[in-house]
Amino acid sequence: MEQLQGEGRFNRRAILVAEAQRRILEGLEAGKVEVVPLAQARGRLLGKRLTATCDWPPFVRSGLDGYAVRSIDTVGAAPDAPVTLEVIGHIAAGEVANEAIRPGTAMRIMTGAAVPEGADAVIMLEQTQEASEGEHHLVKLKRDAGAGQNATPIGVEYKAGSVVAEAGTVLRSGHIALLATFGYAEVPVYAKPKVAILPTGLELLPVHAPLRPGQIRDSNSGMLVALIEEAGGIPLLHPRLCDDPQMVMQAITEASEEADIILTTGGVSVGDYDVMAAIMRDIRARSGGYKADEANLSRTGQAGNEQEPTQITDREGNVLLFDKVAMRPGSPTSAALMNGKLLLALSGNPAACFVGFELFGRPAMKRLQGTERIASLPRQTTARLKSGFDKGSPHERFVRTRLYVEEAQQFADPLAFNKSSMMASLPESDGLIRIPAGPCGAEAGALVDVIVLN
Ligand SMILES: Nc1nc2c(c(=O)[nH]1)N[C@H]1C(S)=C(S)[C@@H](COP(=O)(O)OP(=O)(O)OC[C@H]3O[C@@H](n4cnc5c(N)ncnc54)[C@H](O)[C@@H]3O)O[C@H]1N2
Ligand code: MOO
Ligand SMILES: [Mg+2]
Repeated sequence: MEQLQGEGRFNRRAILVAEAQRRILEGLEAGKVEVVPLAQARGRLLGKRLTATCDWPPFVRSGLDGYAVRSIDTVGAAPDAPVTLEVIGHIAAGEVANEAIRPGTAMRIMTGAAVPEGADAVIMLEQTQEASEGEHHLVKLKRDAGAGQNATPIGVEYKAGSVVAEAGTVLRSGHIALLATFGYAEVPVYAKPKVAILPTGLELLPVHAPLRPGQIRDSNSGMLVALIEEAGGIPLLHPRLCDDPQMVMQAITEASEEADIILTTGGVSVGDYDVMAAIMRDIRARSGGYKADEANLSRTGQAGNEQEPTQITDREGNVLLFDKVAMRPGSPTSAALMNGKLLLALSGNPAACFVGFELFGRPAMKRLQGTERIASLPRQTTARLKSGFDKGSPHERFVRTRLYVEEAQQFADPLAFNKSSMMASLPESDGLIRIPAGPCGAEAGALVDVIVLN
């Protein structure tokens, strides 16, 4: 096997996580919008602002089963001094009265029915008693009613034309109810991003294969399929690639014809067969390397001792966004734009692959589904560290943790098996504690930022 690493193997400069996220999100625009039946819209991101197609409620609506009355006719009604009105009609939900309430009259009305003209209140059945006088139906009211009582006015919830949901909103069950109400049988939503997964590494066996000496089953691919589906995307899984840069480049090019994002796993570090590192280095070499931005460090002005080289564009228009990030796990994570598509080269180490997806892959998928750039970033909370994490690091560290609440305080309890190469903590992870770069980690009881995982 030809060794891939030559000049420049170690010459990679870490940028801060926030800058790496900025570069990815700056490189992406919201994707295509498609129309789906309302029944399939839950969980999708709305493709355009939708407004109320009428006032809601569209008629004065009875809040309960009772009698529609003129409140003025009920003044003084009490159990020992009932007011008697003539019942001149009966209105079920879905019906409309064919006459108005006149002084001294009432109509029996059901919950959700349109309150007739002339009435301004509804008295519940329990506070009334039926009576009759000859041919006449009467009702005795044992309570008075204030104007507007149990009669919901037209348009209290929505005026026609007012906003029901903005573009980019994640449609929840409540939105489905509103959109049904306003007659949106079909809903414009952002297309699900298609995300190609290209695993690299000759040591990888398919999941069904028996283990062979020195080899392992490909676990990153299945994990990424699950993460992509969870993030609302369509995973396009490619068979395992060998460490040949031409073949991997060809696979990336082919994948980019269909996919919106290409994820590779493995081969991003400094090893002899690290094919993605070689591909990224190629873009860098073709564009004259870092020299161009030597004079232009840290455009972001962020604190931190990492240098912030600007992104690099080669002659084919491929943009190397970064080839190292000041983070652990996953520092060799790299990203480029190829034909306008995001190529995110995730580490092969399972936990680094997971963290890289959460920090960069999921935000990119959100952005493609119409989420604003800032809102596409991972959701953060704060928590008290349950136990100390005393390992310092030159890079910010993302520690897999359980989150729980005790006496109104949220705690983060770091999980065992937190190394980049380890998987045992992944299923239990509720969040990623952000331990700032520094010599001594963080002490028990310290307030820490935590990225919340889905
Ligand atoms: N001399 C150095 N060695 C390493 C460095 C370094 O700076 N200097 N960085 C380390 C760090 S940090 C990381 S993270 C890893 C990155 O590794 P790669 O992205 O190059 O991944 P591979 O070399 O292909 O594999 C690493 C590891 O992960 C396993 N792997 C790969 N793909 C899969 C998969 N699809 N499913 C499950 N497991 C997978 C692979 O077998 C290896 O065990 O590099 C460090 N080294
Ligand atoms: O950056 Mo790596 O994932 O620590 O082993
Ligand atoms: Mg490697």
